Amino acid sequence: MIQTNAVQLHALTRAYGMRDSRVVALDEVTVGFEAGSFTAVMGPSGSGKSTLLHCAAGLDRPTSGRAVVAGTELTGLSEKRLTRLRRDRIGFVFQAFNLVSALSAEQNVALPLRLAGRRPDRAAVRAVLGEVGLGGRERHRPAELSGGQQQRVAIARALVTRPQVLFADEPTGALDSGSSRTVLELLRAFAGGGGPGGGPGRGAAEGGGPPRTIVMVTHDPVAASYADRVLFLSDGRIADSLAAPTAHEVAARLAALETGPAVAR
Ligand SMILES: Nc1ncnc2c1ncn2[C@@H]1O[C@H](COP(=O)(O)OP(=O)(O)OP(=O)(O)O)[C@@H](O)[C@H]1O
Repeated sequence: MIQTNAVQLHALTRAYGMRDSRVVALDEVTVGFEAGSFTAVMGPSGSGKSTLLHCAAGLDRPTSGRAVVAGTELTGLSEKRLTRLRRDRIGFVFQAFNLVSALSAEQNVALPLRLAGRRPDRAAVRAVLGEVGLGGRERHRPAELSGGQQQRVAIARALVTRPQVLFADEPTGALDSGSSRTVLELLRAFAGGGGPGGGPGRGAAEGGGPPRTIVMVTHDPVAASYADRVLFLSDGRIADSLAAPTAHEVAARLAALETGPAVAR
């Protein structure tokens, strides 16, 4: 049902290039992401994962179709309104952390509030850093932190505005397995009604409001197993989905997609 979905894509299509060089990266994808859910998006290289994430998050505009995020239709929004929506309602976590190297952890986390013209509440910023296990590291700069710690700063920065939806693009792609586990557990705790071991209202952004929803692109079946559901893309379309995934099942479905068409399975 549309009203329970934090993100709803309707026949979303994104094509690049013209005529002979035209590539349909996303081909009429219709899918909903339920409020409070944690979904992993997987698929072979070039299947359209990043394109889906970028169009759903308002970082890219679809060629046709519609994306509705946190009750707001993105299609037709001006750049200004899109920027405001991204800033106020959406959080982002990227593989490369994207922290500002000259700023401390605390200053990085406060940045979205400053950009929104709000005066950061120091105690609140420190509380979010504490939630991601970085209490005592507030004054460290990114270069003085490990990769896993930097990604936790990036998660704190994404959560400080209490977004309804968090989009994560390969958040553990640059991390070792131990740091990945910590980051994935944080994400799962953030999602309202997350997967096994997770739970509603336990995340850094605790404090009421609508359930928090995560859409995460990953290549890693272990990372995907932290989600409630895995969507598999192939050639720009949703080819498969798996609820309550295990890493083993995810790897098997992915291998089937990478080796041949769905009918061959
Ligand atoms: N800016 C662009 N111009 C032209 N083609 C593009 C552009 N961005 C993506 N594509 C094409 O769209 C298709 C989907 O790309 P996308 O990056 O969404 O795939 P992906 O599943 O995220 O891949 P990967 O796992 O390798 O990151 C690919 O065929 C890609 O070459």
